[in-house]
Amino acid sequence: MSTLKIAIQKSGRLNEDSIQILKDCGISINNGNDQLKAEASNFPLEVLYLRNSDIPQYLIDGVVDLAIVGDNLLVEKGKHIEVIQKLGFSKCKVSVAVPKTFEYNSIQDLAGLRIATSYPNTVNEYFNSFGLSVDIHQISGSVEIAPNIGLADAIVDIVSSGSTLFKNNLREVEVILKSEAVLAVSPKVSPEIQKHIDTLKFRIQSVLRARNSKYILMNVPNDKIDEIGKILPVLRSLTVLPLAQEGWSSVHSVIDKDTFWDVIDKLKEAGAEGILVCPIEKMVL
Ligand SMILES: Nc1ncnc2c1ncn2[C@@H]1O[C@H](COP(=O)(O)OP(=O)(O)OP(=O)(O)O)[C@@H](O)[C@H]1O
Ligand SMILES: O=P(O)(O)OC[C@H]1O[C@H](OP(=O)(O)OP(=O)(O)O)[C@H](O)[C@@H]1O
Ligand SMILES: [Mg+2]
Repeated sequence: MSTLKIAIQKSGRLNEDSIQILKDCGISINNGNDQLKAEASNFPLEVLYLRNSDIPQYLIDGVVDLAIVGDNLLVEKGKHIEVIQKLGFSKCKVSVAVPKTFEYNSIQDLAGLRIATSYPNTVNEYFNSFGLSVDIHQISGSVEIAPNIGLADAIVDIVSSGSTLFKNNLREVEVILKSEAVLAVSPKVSPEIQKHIDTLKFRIQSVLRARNSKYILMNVPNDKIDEIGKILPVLRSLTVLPLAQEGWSSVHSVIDKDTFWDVIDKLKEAGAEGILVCPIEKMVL
């Protein structure tokens, strides 16, 4: 039987969340990440632990069928690789930053200057889109130090909280792109492998849906059920079960995890009592 080969980052920002999402899909991986290759015991899956920056080329070559990779790396090195699912973790930006003392008004101010970055193609393409050229200094890490040591006038690098920029007396002046971890597929997969990919993608989507949702249940006077129903966004229709106490029901639904506090206030105002909000393990549609 064919085995699906998936690449995940060996160590770094994506590693733990990548392993976690496979676990949440019910996949048990033998050997953890102590080895560079490991097999799943209950899914036709082989996990290859690789450098994030090498993953786009492995996908292009068909050495792996699937990968969890930072979307920014695909922009840099894998333009034509298909993304089949955004995964919602490792969210960051790729931004232009300059020293705080730099009098920056527009991108034109950087024309012809030295830009330090680990993402030369992204930088080139960005400046070209404004009809500008810059002098790119490619370095593989600690990019934020470059202006302080006289290596560059500005940088293009990953920004998340902004604290690395702040510590190095830099400020973000342009956001080139926004990125997160994605599930990306090789252009060379066979139909048999594609079936495994579809199965895994279905599981991942059920996990992500559950992560983004909460199960909510509450006691509601029967004459308020319609009003409560209008507040709750539902999958199909509300689940309503009679309570032992005459005139009351237990109402169940699923709500978005980011908006549940707003919804709860409205539910209380509308007469709901004893509201319980619970995590959801999986959500299969
Ligand atoms: N501070 C951050 N916050 C959120 N996401 C980040 C952050 N830094 C990097 N990322 C995302 O995680 C990916 C991996 O970053 P990380 O620093 O772990 O590895 P790397 O140095 O880019 O790659 P390699 O595995 O090749 O050494 C990046 O491509 C980006 O998508
Ligand atoms: O805006 P912040 O929250 O400060 O995050 C941004 C920093 O995070 C990443 O580096 P990382 O810590 O992964 O170190 P690395 O350079 O060794 O990859 C990135 O290269 C930035 O330097
Ligand atoms: Mg990094």
